[in-house]
Amino acid sequence: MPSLEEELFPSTPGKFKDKGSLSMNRQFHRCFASTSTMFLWALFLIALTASYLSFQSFMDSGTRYFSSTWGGLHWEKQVRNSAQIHRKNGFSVLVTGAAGFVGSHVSLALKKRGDGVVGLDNFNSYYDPSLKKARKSLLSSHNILIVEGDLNDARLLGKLFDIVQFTHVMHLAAQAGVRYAMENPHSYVHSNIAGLVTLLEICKNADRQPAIVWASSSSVYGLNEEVPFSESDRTDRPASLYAATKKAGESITHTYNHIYGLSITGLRFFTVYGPWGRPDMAYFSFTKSILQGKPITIYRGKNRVDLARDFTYIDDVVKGCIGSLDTAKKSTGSGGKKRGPAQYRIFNLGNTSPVTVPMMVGMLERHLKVKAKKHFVEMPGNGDVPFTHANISLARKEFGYKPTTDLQTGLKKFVKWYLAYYGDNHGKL
Ligand SMILES: O=C(O)[C@H]1O[C@H](OP(=O)(O)OP(=O)(O)OC[C@H]2O[C@@H](n3ccc(=O)[nH]c3=O)[C@H](O)[C@@H]2O)[C@H](O)[C@@H](O)[C@H]1O
Repeated sequence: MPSLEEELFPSTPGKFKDKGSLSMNRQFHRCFASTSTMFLWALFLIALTASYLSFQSFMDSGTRYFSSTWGGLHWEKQVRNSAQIHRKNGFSVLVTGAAGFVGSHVSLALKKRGDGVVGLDNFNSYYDPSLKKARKSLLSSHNILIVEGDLNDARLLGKLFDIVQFTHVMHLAAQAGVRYAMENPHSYVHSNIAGLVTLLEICKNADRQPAIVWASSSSVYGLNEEVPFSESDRTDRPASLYAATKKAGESITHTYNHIYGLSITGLRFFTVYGPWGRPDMAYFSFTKSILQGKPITIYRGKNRVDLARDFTYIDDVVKGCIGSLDTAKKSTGSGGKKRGPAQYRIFNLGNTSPVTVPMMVGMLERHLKVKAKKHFVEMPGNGDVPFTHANISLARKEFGYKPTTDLQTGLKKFVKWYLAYYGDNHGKL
């Protein structure tokens, strides 16, 4: 039987009629033989590379499958336990972003009053994931499970809705941060737009659609100059991509409300701060730098005007979130079909008393008993707005929202937590 090489390059001398050309033929043949060897080697290498690549992809999917943090009977039981309701007419709430700052606080508050809570978080590395893991441990000690997974994972979301009939979704997962949007714009689209749509698709298809309360942002007011900011003010001039994705979220949720009957409440948070906060935010990163003796950069507006924020303490925001859940009406649709008009609301959750950034730094200096090395620079064109100031009368009227913690008091609580959490380490880790 001819070898493969022979089949490809027949070497039967009889095929060459001219005997005189025998030596030339041999050279030719040698040349062909070496070309064919090279060709075969090339084929062999291509085959080897192809099998290596398919093996790699098999291993990757295998690893993903085996290291998957969700699935299985034990996991389903954990989800059910976490969603267990322990009060009359209580809720079962899916909290997205549960390992985040606001998400962890809201989850604890709901659990403490007897609601069932299942958390979802992708534990991304936008800021130190060890802080998110620490929040997860805290929640776990209160029997709250945080499932590790991304909002865009429709299979996972579908599975959670198969296991639990959620009455509410508290959607707090997002790519946060105003200025980071210039560095990583796509992460905002991934979480704040694509992730939101994935979640809404699952919610609208549920047989009993949950009511949805979700985090919008004060940043949607953008270049608005009406003071204080009211929900009816213009929000069509965002100053950052972050703001634009939150504004898009308000439009997207409106669509799902209109077409599918989902009950929607959007909350415009105003620079929320406090214990277990976000290390990327100014009050937090300033604290770390001040303790480490490093300079801090304070932005200033045109003509050296100080920037100001309506800093809102976490406990007040949590009350606002819970008030929103408690007053949310049921969604009207089921299985992707609307059965009647559903509630659509938007509320400011601010503090109604803006404080300038240098004043905030002065408060930190007093609490930390350390002088900051301040470096003032003109506000770069990075998406920041000069000031925020919430009109909260709508939320007050609807569910009695009334913030009670001023910045001085709230920062004191934050500093106490910070020093206890990081100890002498001052957040160097
Ligand atoms: O309300 C919101 O919807 C948003 O609030 C928050 O954004 P901001 O109000 O911009 O908070 P934050 O970054 O703490 O900067 C505070 C002030 O410090 C100034 N600032 C900041 C950094 C710095 O190095 N120097 C400085 O002066 C800065 O110019 C600003 O004046 C959330 O991060 C955001 O996710 C979103 O939820």
